[in-house]
Amino acid sequence: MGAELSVRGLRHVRGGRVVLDVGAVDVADGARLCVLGPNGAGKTTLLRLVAAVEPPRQGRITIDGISPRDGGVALRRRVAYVTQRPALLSTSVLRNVELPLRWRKMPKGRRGAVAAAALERLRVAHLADRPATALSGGEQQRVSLARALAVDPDVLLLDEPAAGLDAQSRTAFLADLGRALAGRATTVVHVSHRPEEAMLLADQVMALLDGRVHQIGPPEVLTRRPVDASVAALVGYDNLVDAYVEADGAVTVGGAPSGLTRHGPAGPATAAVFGNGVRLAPADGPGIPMRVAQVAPGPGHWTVALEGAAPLLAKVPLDHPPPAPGDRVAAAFAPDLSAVLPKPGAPTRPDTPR
Ligand SMILES: Nc1ncnc2c1ncn2[C@@H]1O[C@H](COP(=O)(O)OP(=O)(O)OP(=O)(O)O)[C@@H](O)[C@H]1O
Repeated sequence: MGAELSVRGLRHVRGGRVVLDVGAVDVADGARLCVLGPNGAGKTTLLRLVAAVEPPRQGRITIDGISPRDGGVALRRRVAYVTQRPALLSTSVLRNVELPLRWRKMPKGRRGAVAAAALERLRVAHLADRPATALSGGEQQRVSLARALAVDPDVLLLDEPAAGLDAQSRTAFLADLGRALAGRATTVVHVSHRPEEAMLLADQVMALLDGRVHQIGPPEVLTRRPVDASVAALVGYDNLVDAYVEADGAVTVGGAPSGLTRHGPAGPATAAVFGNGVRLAPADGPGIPMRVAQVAPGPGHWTVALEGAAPLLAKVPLDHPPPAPGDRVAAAFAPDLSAVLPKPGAPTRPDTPR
């Protein structure tokens, strides 16, 4: 079972500063929302308010129409909160997972089996008898998640569940998390600063910056049509370049054609371009004149740093011959891997490049 989550007019102050100002957010029963934001955006604060760890200064949060304050223990027990740093007790791993089941009055005979199955799902069954606080950070994160899933919560709150894991362990952990959630109707709110994590687990992504929601929508919409430069940076665009929309719709960088066009009034804009959307051609071709500053192999691509009207980072597939430092090239942006964004205050409207 899941639950419907609703946030209205939420405003929270910390140290005399507004750290969260969220108008209206609804998470449907069984939906998965990822709150994507940089450090200090207010992600943990939002989870703490939803988990009723602290009450909001202003506004209302409800779970199936009931505020945590009115719903008391019964409502709070429908929510499991996995904090950023695993908060495990210094008893055995198995007892850590069994304890919340005991609080929920699960019969003793069943508790052990349910806890063991949860540990099994997260691939930490072999650690059941070990003291939980003597595990590695990654192991603790798995146990912490197993403990949350064991109670089969209606609402699961995950605060950077893969933080602190190396890239390989993170991928395996996220795959296990995805499998553990598959087939469950649990409503999930997951916070992260990693776009790849957000896009993997969520069916809706909310971009939170400085406590404010900049955009909310399906992962593909945020990735392909970020509403502003800060959302573009958040979802992983490698390049944010000062550009200009000419009267005929051509988007230029430093006066040179970028390969992008845009409907709407002329004026300054930002071109957001993924590294693999920066196409390099011989210097006498159309495009932005650039000089290759540095070339290094990366995962699946050559990372090419370019200097010119604006610094650019290009990702050239590893099976293509890379340019050499010092080479002169013309750079053009692939429309499907770019977005043209209005500058704040500029008379342009958000749109995708043609
Ligand atoms: N106890 C506190 N007193 C004063 N300000 C606080 C306190 N806790 C957090 N803040 C501030 O509230 C803002 C939001 O913090 P929060 O922890 O919610 O951000 P976050 O998005 O989860 O960040 P991170 O990704 O670093 O965990 C930050 O500016 C932070 O400095």
